[in-house]
Amino acid sequence: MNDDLTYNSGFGNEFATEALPGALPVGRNSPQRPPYGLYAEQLSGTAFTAPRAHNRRSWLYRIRPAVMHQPFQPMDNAQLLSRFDEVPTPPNQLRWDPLPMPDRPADFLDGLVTMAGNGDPAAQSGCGLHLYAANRSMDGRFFSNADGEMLIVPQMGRLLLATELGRLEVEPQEIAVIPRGVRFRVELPDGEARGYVCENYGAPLRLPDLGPIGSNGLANPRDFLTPTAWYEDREGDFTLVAKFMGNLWTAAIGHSPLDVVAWHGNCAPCKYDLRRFNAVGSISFDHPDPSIFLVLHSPSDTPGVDNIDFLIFPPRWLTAEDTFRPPWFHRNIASEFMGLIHGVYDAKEEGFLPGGASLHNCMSGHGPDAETFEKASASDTTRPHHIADTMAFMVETRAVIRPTRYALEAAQLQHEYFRCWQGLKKRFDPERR
Ligand SMILES: O=C(O)Cc1cc(O)ccc1O
Ligand SMILES: [Fe+2]
Repeated sequence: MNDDLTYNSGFGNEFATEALPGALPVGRNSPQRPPYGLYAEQLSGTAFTAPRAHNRRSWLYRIRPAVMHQPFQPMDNAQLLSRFDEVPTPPNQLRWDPLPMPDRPADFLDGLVTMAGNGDPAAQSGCGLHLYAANRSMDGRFFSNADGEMLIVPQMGRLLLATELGRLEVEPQEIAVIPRGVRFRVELPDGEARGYVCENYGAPLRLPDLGPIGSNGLANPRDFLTPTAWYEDREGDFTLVAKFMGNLWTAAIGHSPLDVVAWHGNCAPCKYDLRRFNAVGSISFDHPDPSIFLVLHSPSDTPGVDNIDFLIFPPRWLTAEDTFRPPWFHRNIASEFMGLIHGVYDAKEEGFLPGGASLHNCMSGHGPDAETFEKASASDTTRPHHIADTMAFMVETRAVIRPTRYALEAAQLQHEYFRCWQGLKKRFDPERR
């Protein structure tokens, strides 16, 4: 924990924070002359006219407005993609080992590779699913993403996210969400880092309604932390990298864009410790649908059908009696990209490694591997069982998740994955009920 960092608690709150006393104008957003000679600038994350409950915007009071930089020029996209029609999407169950750490110096941006995705930033729908592996801090360059909000899921090593709206530190088993367009730099306090990024082209992630669960539970709003204002007043030959319409662009900038001295509003980065998730499940029988593990979701224009669901499988008690307790065999309309942050996942005791990934697409059959099935079919379900020391996540989407050519040709693709189900025995016996 970095003790210099301070946060406010709450999800999507209207925060007000200043790094210098009195830097926030009082009673109006855009006075003729803001305090300390700062420029006022509005950052809108939703349509101006979005319903109040979903409206996101912040007012930034900064040393120089965001417009001050040289023109953007195209740069090499490397392995970062937003088009998913390079190769036909196979209906196979897919799984990957973790990517190796880079053998050359690579910062967070250099270390991003796109594994899969769907939709299109131009349509503000869908997502990009990336892995990152980095061994140095971003130095003299800053990144912002107009294509989507970035949900960052560290698996190894902490990240210090220095953003326009303040600094956040995230460690494995925590997540960070950086709103569309916010400029930031990623530093590596541990010298290296690896993890996952879900780039959400659609509506900003929000907490789900709880329905009959009531007013508490799952991810509780107060466990989300948003940084307090922090700024640097630095001049130099820096670069600003922008992701815009699927491509990377670079521009020279003569100062650090992390120069927001005060801000107020509800369009801001946040972090959340997944270990705070209040898991709810069956205390009678049957394995509930995984929607019970929903942390955040990005709704689509169809009520109840999300662009993205971000779910986790945290430590928990299994108590359901006379029940096959692991995930059942299933085929869904939705598509499922999973990662493992820590420990072992209960449906796959082998082969799904921390830092690895799996993809089970629309209507692709999947479920526990043969070994897990045997064990769970024979286990004593009159006693509760504690699943400890684990943290897996799933990005579930309404549209098919299309792996990139890179992902399908990667040495880490497990060509033998399908074998984990081939040992499922024929158990049918019409003579025995
Ligand atoms: O496929 C998986 O392992 C994820 C999953 C878990 C679960 O408990 C129920 C359904 C589901 O897709
Ligand atoms: Fe599944």
